Amino acid sequence: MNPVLAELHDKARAVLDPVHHDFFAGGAGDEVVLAENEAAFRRLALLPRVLRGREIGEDFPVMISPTAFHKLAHPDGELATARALSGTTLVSSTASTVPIADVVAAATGPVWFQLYVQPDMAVTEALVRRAEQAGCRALVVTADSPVFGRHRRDLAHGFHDLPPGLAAENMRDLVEPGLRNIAMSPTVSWEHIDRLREMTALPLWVKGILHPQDAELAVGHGVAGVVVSNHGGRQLDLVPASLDALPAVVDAVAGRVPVALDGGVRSGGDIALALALGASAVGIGRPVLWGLAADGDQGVRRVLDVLRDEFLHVLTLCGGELSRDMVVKRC
Ligand SMILES: Cc1cc2nc3c(=O)[nH]c(=O)nc-3n(C[C@H](O)[C@H](O)[C@H](O)COP(=O)(O)O)c2cc1C
Ligand SMILES: CC(C)CC(=O)C(=O)O
Repeated sequence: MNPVLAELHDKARAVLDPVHHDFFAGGAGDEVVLAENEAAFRRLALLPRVLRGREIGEDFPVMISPTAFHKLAHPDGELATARALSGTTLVSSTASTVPIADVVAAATGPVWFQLYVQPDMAVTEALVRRAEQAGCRALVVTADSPVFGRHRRDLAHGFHDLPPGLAAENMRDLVEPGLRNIAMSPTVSWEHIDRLREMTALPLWVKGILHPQDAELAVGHGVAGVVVSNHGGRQLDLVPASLDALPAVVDAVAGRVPVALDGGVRSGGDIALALALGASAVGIGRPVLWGLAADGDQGVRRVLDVLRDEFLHVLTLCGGELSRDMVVKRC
């Protein structure tokens, strides 16, 4: 892990209410997948190419993954995260504690809207219109959550509601006045993806793909991209690390749409490994929350800056290009 990220996590742990720290840090079940997401990177090594004789560009293929309830981390919540982007894309959660229009207005980079499809499609449509009107550039439908994950840390703390004064603001006054809970439903299907495609001209990504056949289905249903993700180990605690699931999805998609990855990315080297295995970009979840809790927008900026600097350094050391033949297992 990049030491700056470790330092920001230490600072966040010191300032956060322990219940909120554990909400952010925790995973589902025994937290096997939570640990595996990071461990998978340590099992791989990069074989750099040398003497390639070229300068590298400044492209930084990183997005901020959608995470809920930023006001639990910092009073400015998602506004602080949005201010820190300087060109990086923020995927803003349905469960944002700031309305999406305000997030976009504060943003210094593109904002995409993460959508939990609501079984009442009138409510889903109202969310989509809200995201469109706010100026979001894409929708990211989270597909790995037919039901809420069971997080033992939250159950042990009895944490199931936001404190008074905080709410999932995007869920306010949809269809009818008042605040709705976010529903998760196993009835959500590819048919909903088709309906969303008819409903909006925004590019539609699907997040939470692990099985190559689902990647194939996603392409068949006309998505603009897929995100290989296990929700940071917060849903099914039986799945592979995101990184280990990536190559088969990349093969199934075969270049037809971009394949992003999130889960366990904690250094510039991790970004390079994911790209070498075929990811077009990576998403960062918890480290952004640690930066936000530690130091608001400055902390988030620091996370992005150290990852950018480290990634470009690793890329230069690798000869400026990354490909699957450069990845080997550590013995
Ligand atoms: C506290 C927390 C809240 C999250 N909330 C959402 C969410 O609202 N929507 C979603 O699609 N994913 C959510 N995720 C999953 C992240 O988008 C992402 O997949 C994951 O955090 C990536 O792993 P990382 O934290 O190891 O970088 C959440 C993750 C965390 C840690
Ligand atoms: C509101 C929650 C369901 C957000 C989430 O996806 C998570 O905590 O992992």
